[in-house]
Amino acid sequence: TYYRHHRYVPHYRYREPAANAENLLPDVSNRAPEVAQPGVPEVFHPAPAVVHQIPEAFHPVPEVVHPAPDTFHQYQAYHPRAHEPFSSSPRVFYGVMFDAGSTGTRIHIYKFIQKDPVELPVLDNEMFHAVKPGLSEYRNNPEEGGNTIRQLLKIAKKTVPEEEWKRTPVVLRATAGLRLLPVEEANALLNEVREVFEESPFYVPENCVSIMNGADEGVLAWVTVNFLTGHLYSNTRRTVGILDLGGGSTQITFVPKSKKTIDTAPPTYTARLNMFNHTFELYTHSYLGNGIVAARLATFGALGADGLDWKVFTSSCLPKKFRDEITFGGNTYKVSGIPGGYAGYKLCYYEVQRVIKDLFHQPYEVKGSGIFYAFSHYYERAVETGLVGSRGGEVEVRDFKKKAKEVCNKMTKYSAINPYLCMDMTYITCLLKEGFGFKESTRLQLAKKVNNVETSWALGATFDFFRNFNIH
Ligand SMILES: O=c1ccn([C@@H]2O[C@H](COP(=O)(O)OP(=O)(O)O)[C@@H](O)[C@H]2O)c(=O)[nH]1
Repeated sequence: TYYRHHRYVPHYRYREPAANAENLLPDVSNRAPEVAQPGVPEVFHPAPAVVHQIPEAFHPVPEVVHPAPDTFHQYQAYHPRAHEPFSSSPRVFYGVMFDAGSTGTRIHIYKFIQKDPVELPVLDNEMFHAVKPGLSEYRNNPEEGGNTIRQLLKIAKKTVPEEEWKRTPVVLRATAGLRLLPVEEANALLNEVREVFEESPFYVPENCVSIMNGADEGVLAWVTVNFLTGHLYSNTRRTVGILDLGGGSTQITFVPKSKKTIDTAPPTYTARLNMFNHTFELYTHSYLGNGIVAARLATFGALGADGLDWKVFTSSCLPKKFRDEITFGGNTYKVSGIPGGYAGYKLCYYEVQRVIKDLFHQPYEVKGSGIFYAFSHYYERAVETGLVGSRGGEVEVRDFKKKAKEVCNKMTKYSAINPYLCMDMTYITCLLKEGFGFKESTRLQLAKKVNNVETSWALGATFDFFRNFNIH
């Protein structure tokens, strides 16, 4: 759990959005992103170096210029005072997005500034806070799960000025954790969240609480990253791919250079979205059950097993004498290394291979010259193993492999940091190479934040809430 609050910076500190929005955005020709150091208490941050200009598609004023389905509802949520005469002072508005993940629940509070009705609003800053465990761990006690949302709403109340509460939408989207639960249990949790929202002073839109589908999860993370890196404004239409590794699922999304990639992909592995008066055609897929925690359990052969009370699942990916209990999806699994047995990279690789085998579609083209932004558990494991510093950085797929070997063969040293490092690094190596089919030389940009904003689907989902991208 960590807590960050970006300093409130008065409006005049911000650069004027220029006619050429590209000038406002960083030069992102694959350089290392500016990511904040996780865990470092943030006291004062300098004003963001860039103003995040919201894509044209969100322009709230000339509604007819950007017609989108369901615009009336969204328009109201986005610009609730549209009927009032426009004052000369900049208008500030907020959006609150909850990410109900399998391993934790997070709140993102975005502050936007609308300078005047004909200019695009800009993303001013984000307040982020996370709690553990995820909602799915409360499958037998939804009320208790609702309390985690209540706790996070307190932060929203502290962050959003009181006069803005009633027009600030609160939205929760759940991912793999709830997707993996029986539908009645997931619904009981979602209903509880809706009730908690209703008793809050915020604007509670229809469809404010739902399970997001995997395709949207990948596409919206792609929107976030390409927005924050400035690629959505680029005339070159060059974009970056994304790799997201959650606890329960993993996503890959990119714009293929070759039409054959789309033509040869299974129909559910492609998506279109409309933004900037432009249709992006994406290759995207979410593999449910291939997030890092679900993959650990699959490596043990523990997923779906019975006799959880007495069985101990073993693996050569763990230090020989290590014993633990893993709680995931409301079940607890006893696991251990192989006492007196073998441990190490090769054996571990054989084990994790079983989790990947035949499950993955390898896109015709994942190689190219493009770069992939990899975040969530890719970033976390890379930092823990010292592959990159906490500010992130660029690595190649082969660096994950090299590090995995080192970690597994020096198990004692690295298990002090995280006893699952050998298993996780080996899984990541296998996922990248044999799952997605990346070359060893594929470049990965590891990041937690870009320009001080979390790299997650949450920002893309907030944009999608305000202006429907019509992802299909
Ligand atoms: O804004 C965010 C959202 C997620 N995460 C991290 O990304 C991982 C995502 O895991 P999650 O439980 O959401 O996975 P899912 O349920 O989507 O598979 C976790 O380690 C989070 O701490 C993060 O750092 N910032």
